[in-house]
Amino acid sequence: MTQDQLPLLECRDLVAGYAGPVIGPVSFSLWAGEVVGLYGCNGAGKSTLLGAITGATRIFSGEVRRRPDVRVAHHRQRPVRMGELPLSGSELLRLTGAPAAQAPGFLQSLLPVRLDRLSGGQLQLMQTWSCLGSQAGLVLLDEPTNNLDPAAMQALAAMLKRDAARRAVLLVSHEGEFLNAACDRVIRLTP
Ligand SMILES: Nc1ncnc2c1ncn2[C@@H]1O[C@H](COP(=O)(O)OP(=O)(O)OP(=O)(O)O)[C@@H](O)[C@H]1O
Repeated sequence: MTQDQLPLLECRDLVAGYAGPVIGPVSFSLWAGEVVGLYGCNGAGKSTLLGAITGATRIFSGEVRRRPDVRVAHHRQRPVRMGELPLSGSELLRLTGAPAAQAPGFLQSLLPVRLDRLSGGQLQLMQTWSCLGSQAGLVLLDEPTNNLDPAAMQALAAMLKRDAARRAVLLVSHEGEFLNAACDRVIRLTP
């Protein structure tokens, strides 16, 4: 079997958490080209699941298998606000390898601006593009719809479609309508 015939990510009977289990058992696979939503109430364990995929939360049983050649980009729910670091949008994109020239139009005028001077929604979209535009084959987005107005939500949906065939995206959101419209399928997590 070649690498291309394997899923980018497979979670099998995964039970994960902190001092004790918080989620699971959960089983699913992600294939290249897919955008998969992760939906559930506050505290259901969506961020914990993303953490288990990146190794940040503890796995009690079951397994997470990432295809060995696949790089992961993880946009966390509470990303570090780089206030003291005078980094511009272009510099952030250079760091993650996301091409500034291909950044969506609405981000172009914001590229020279320091990240800590962007609005909440502008920063959210810049950071989301820094993941989606990078070479990562597996992109984990924790609530990228936070702070976005309807036009920005549309922009996010367009970003997810761009170059979609080369990667898989696992996207947490409380916006059920957005998930249904923008995702190939939605995994529902219950506490
Ligand atoms: N660092 C931590 N240590 C211990 N328990 C934690 C930690 N982070 C989260 N939890 C607990 O794990 C459970 C799941 O939290 P998690 O953040 O994964 O939920 P979520 O589905 O992402 O919620 P939300 O929609 O509110 O962001 C909660 O009960 C929470 O209190």
